Amino acid sequence: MKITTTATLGFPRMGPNRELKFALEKHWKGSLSEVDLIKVSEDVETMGWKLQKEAGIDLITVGDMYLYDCVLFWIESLGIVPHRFENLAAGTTRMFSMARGVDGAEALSMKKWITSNYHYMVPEFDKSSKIAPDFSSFISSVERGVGVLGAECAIPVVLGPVSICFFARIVDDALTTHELIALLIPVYKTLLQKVADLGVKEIQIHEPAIVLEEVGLIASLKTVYPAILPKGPKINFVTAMDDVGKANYDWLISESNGLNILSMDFTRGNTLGLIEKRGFPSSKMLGAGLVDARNVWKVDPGKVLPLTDKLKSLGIEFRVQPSTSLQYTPWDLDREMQLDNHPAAQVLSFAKQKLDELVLLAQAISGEKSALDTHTAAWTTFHSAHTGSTLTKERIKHLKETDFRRPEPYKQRRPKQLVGVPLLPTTTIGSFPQTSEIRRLRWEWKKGRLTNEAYERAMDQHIAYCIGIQEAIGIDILVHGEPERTDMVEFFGQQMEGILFSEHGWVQSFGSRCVRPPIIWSDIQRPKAMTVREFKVAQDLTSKPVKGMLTGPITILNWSFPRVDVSRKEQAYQLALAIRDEVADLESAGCKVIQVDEPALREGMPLRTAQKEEYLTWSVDAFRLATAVAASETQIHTHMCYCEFNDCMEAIDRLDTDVNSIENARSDNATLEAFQRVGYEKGFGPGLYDIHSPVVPPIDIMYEKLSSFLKVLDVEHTVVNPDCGLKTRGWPETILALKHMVAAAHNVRRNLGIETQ
Ligand code: MET
Ligand SMILES: [Zn+2]
Repeated sequence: MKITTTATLGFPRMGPNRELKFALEKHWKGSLSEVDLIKVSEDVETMGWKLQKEAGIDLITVGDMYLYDCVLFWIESLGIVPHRFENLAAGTTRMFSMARGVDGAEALSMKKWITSNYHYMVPEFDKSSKIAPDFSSFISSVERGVGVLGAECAIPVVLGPVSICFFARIVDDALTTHELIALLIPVYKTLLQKVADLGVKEIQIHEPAIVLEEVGLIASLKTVYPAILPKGPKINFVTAMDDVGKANYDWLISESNGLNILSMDFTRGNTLGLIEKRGFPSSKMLGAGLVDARNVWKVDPGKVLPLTDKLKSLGIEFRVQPSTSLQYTPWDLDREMQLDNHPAAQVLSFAKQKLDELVLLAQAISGEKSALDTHTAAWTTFHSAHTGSTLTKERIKHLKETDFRRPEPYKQRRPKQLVGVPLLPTTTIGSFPQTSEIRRLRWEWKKGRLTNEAYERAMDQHIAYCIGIQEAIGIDILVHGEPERTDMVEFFGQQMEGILFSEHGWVQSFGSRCVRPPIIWSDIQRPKAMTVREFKVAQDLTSKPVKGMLTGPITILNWSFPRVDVSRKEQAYQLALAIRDEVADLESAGCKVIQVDEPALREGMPLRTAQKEEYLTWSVDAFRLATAVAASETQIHTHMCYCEFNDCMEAIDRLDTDVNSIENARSDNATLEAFQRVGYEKGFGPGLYDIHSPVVPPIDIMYEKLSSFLKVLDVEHTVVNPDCGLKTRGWPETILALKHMVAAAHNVRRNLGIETQ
């Protein structure tokens, strides 16, 4: 019997030991040549191919080993270069310059990839931009893949033109989307023909934007696709992260669009519903994204087999795939020896294991009924062995409406807060530079080479240093600097029960940055205070208010691998109770201002309107549950960054924070104006400068920027801060930038007569 075909849509790019990350960072420092960097990336790519081949995957992607980011790679290959980078020669150096910025030229904007914590670079098209393609790097990487895997197995991946258009930021009305499409059509036609000429049997065109509900999307698809498809290879049109919605689905299944395989996500949204209602043509094949590529749990046969039975009963020809690229999962579970005796270990699966699952699933579908028996057994044992926390469940059951509400509304509580702190107070977002010394200390402590006491003493010195620097610069609301935190989610997760950690489970966040998402596996409990000691150390050193720093429940949830046996809402509430207890403990320790960061609130938002509302309701409620315990006198801040705010502003307002510090430095004041339009009347701290760039803006630029904020915002409600935490920066530029920020605030205050000397 023919076994159902298996295919992948991409594999983790950083390598089992983050080889690419370290090579990139060396290259940027100048100690690794471009040739050697590419050698590292090719070695990692070959490792991934080998694993896929050995697991028995039939169709494996090639041409998708991007050094920094997929969209950035295509920006560079298409030669879409904004004016400020015009003088740079095409190639890897220009690509990195656009991603990271160079002196005098700000980096391209960065955005979170559809509903995930991966960030892509935003294509920018201004009046001097054109399309100046050079596909040689892409073509040679496809050739390499074909050489290693063979033309039967190697499937090139191309990022589709419609997504390029819909991701692009068009500056100064340089052209319309329609005109950009018209420019891209001949370029893509040539590109796809070149790929076809390599003799591959299939091409994957990834059009991630198709799951977005954007006006004009279908019209663009209809214009583009008939005009670009080559003769020869089959075309696999790949979407992910949600279902594609009715209208896009109808276009996808139309007989005349030239697409042969439609790859869709069956782990999010309701793809099956669309198929059942609207049919699936016998002329096309379905690429069924059945294995969740965004979570670390094993396939549950009890859930997936009924689905594949349904597809079979509908007479649909399908193949088995992950729901999207496996880049969102860590490389290999087998390396996590420390988890060997953990009850959850038997139901976990990372990228390498998911390859085996694809093959087992294909076998089960093809009639080998017992192929997934060990999976069924593992889930049964796991469920019967773990019961969770009765205490947490009880607390959630007894929540009251008042638990979600501050004692007084903003207007009444605001005057009671931070009395004596000047107008336009200056502050930072929390973290200060994480030097190699800090990382070494944490490492030595983790390895047991440093006692708890010695470690705490060393951390306290760093806290003292941060306080001293902020006092010297004249910042008004201080922070302790977060030296003890590797990562804003991991730090909290490690102190909660119900969350487990991998040792090597890194996934790429952006560029060379990787995160190790916690794995929520059981009910959450906070056995003891998590941040109070460091807060006290800091507050004891200064008479200025020190801001308590917490990560919010939604961000912890969205940046973790969540459980699949209870709802996300339930998990968010459980996390909220843990943070609520921390807010109460900080307050009892004398903390007057507490920031609860929610940078991931927006990215967890589903794409379809009906589900959006539901998500925003419970996520905002979870945040309120975490913070509403604070007295009126305690000022609650939040911080959000690198996301669209436009479509969730009412929800942000409903968070009911006293100050919202948002990233704003890389965009114009459109975000502020939008907040103004919805009548946002609470405290606001728009980022005054971009912390991702090593370039320090001079005082007058910051002055101008702050003054421009005040054209839209009230002085009484405005807070002055950078656009995100400073942990990725070095000390010299941090000090200089903060000095400029404080000077700019003084100048504006003087100008307004708030301050006299
Ligand atoms: C990604 S948001 C970061 C917020 C955190 N408090 C920090 O300063 O690093
Ligand atoms: Zn941030």
